[in-house]
Amino acid sequence: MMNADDLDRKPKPSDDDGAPAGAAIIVDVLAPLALDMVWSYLAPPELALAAGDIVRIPFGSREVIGVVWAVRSPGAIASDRKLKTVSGKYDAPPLPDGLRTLLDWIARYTLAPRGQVLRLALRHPEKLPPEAPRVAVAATGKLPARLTPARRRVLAALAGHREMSRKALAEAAEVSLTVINGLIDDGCLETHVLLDAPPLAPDPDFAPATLSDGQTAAAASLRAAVADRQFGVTLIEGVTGSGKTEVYFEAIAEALRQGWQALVMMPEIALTAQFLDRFAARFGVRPAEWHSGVSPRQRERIHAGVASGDIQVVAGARSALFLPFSKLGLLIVDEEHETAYKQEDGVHYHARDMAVVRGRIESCHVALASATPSIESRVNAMRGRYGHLRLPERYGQRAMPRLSAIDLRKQPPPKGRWLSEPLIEAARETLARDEQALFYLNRRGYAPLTLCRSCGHRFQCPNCSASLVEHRFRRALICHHCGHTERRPDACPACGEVDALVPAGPGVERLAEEVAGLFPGVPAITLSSDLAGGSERMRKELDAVAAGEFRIIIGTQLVAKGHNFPRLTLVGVVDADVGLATGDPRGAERTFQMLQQVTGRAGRGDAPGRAILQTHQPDHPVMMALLSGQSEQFYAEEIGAREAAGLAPFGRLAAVIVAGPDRHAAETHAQALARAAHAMPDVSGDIIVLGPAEAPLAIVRGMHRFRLLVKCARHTDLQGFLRAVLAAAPNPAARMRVTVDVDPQSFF
Ligand SMILES: Nc1ncnc2c1ncn2[C@@H]1O[C@H](COP(=O)(O)OP(=O)(O)OP(=O)(O)O)[C@@H](O)[C@H]1O
Ligand SMILES: [Zn+2]
Repeated sequence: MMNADDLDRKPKPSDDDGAPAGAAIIVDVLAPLALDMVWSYLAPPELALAAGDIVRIPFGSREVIGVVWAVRSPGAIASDRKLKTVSGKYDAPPLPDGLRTLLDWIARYTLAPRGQVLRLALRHPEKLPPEAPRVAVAATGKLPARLTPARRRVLAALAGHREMSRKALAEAAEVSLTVINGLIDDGCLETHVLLDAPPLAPDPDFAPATLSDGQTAAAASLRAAVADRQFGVTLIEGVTGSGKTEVYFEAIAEALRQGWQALVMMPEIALTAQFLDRFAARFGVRPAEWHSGVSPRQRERIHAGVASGDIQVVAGARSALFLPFSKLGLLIVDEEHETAYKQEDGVHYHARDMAVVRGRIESCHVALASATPSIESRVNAMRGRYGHLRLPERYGQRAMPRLSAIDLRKQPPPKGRWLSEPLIEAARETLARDEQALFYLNRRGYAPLTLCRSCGHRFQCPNCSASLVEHRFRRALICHHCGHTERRPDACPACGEVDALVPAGPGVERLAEEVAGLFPGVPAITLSSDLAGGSERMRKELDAVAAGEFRIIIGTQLVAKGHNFPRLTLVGVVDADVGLATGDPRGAERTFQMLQQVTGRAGRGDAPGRAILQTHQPDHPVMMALLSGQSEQFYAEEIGAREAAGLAPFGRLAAVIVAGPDRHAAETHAQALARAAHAMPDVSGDIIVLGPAEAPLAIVRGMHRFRLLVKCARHTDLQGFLRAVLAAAPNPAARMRVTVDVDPQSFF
């Protein structure tokens, strides 16, 4: 939480009643520090500062970057001579009004300090060295005196081009830059600086798809909503493979025709690869791509292009929501139910919900797409707050996959193995037909637990209350919470017994071993976020899978959703029960969504697909709903249960998490917060404070954690209550952290 230690030595926080009598304009600047307030500075008139400008300000003994949040009544004159002066303005696109409003909104909603929220949107322009000019070369017409084969290739590669960058030419001619430089020295090539051409514009009429009747109707309704240029939200609910993407492409086309920008948000980078190609096939060029893997230089270009309007469509991860769009006319949140949209550290915000907020601020339409909508969006659609477009069938007469279950109680795999006989048989049949099979297991590594056979010792993370996961490829034991890594020893550290350590339970690496034994010689690939080589490599492998290069895919949730693998006809879910027994109130919803998504990868091409769930609880409502295809019933029951329990979206929930290096101190502080909460005059009488309780993940990174839950009705001012409680409670001791998580997704 906010730490107001030595504020006195820093500039004076602004208040709005300041008025005339001096020389310069006063601006209020927000700095990306974990503080809530803006600071007043004098602005030299020659800087001509406007709200949103990015500036340098003296702050304490240093200089920091900041954003002009407000310019005091134009022409207002400084009375306070003690104000410091803005040191300079960056040559970077300003933060537009809509974006600043969004950041203020998020700070109020999440209770995160405004300066911390600002970090989501602020780039540091000063960090990049000036860009080296790229050199283009063109032929002069003069032939070299000595025409080597390499030089001949260069001239041939250049033929038909007015100019090329040196690098591109070297690559095309398969020569080193030295060869090209030699030709320049000899006067056979001339050089000039290659100018950055504006990015090519996507063409709304480049190659429209022929839509099915259902898609046509949905697209028409969405296009009308976009053209309306009013805030509104539509939930596009279509079964896996129904062609939701094609439908929202038409909405993007409409935005483009109107001259507006569109943002498509995706939960994972791995998903964007195929999307970019599909987009290019439809609109002629790729959209700009935004995620953590984009280079700083490219980020700078996208920032500038989005601000100027030169870039019209961006596809990106949740952080793309904070780009300085100048004329945003459409927001799309694909796979809107995904948990990856919730940021769980720093500012705890949900990117889908904040996309809806940005849509309201920008007065534009927001489309949420999913085969398995979140309960929240489903309820909003049912109540008429959101439009609801449904695509109940797959595109092109393709059938939904046939689902069946294997009861692991009756047909367990042999000890130490994870695939039961009927699933192995199904895979054999699939391979015999030259089709692909996917084994899905959402566990990275080799084994989730390592035990000593002799004394029962378990390998625990020294910093977290979690077991170390064995990663055999990396020859290490790794904590999935803090990243702590240690070598797997030969002897048990507790009893000293040698060669007594055994893996317990499966991870994808171990499953891969079993698969290799069962299907020797069949090309198989294991895909999880551990894949060396990062997102580039992941793209290549996913493309290879789509092209049919591998026959068996072993994968975590990374391959479970969004992808189109035309030859994949069998999905085997190795452990369908994983998410059900965790005590997570959203466990049923998550399991339902995940299983629906992963089984939805089967049969998307010409051949029909099937999916097999290995489960110990074939009678569980989630399994029954999946197997019978009765998702309506599942939603009805889950919504009923949420309503009865007063959970979102019927009630509001916030978690307050106290974490500290000392268990007793953390607990004591959590109790003090609970006392402060109980002592509040409870405005609406419906606020319930639960806890504190030790968090299920009691220790993370050496911090002991306690949780409080605050529950109230939908229209109660939950944030106001929380703010009052935090203000009334004693200040947390040094190194203790109090985190507020409004609308928590995770309860660990
Ligand atoms: N109108 C169309 N014309 C041609 N192909 C189409 C059309 N609609 C959908 N398809 C094809 O059908 C497949 C599924 O479409 P898409 O990926 O858009 O489905 P989706 O609803 O997003 O599925 P999921 O929820 O599983 O991601 C894709 O290969 C897509 O190219
Ligand atoms: Zn750990």
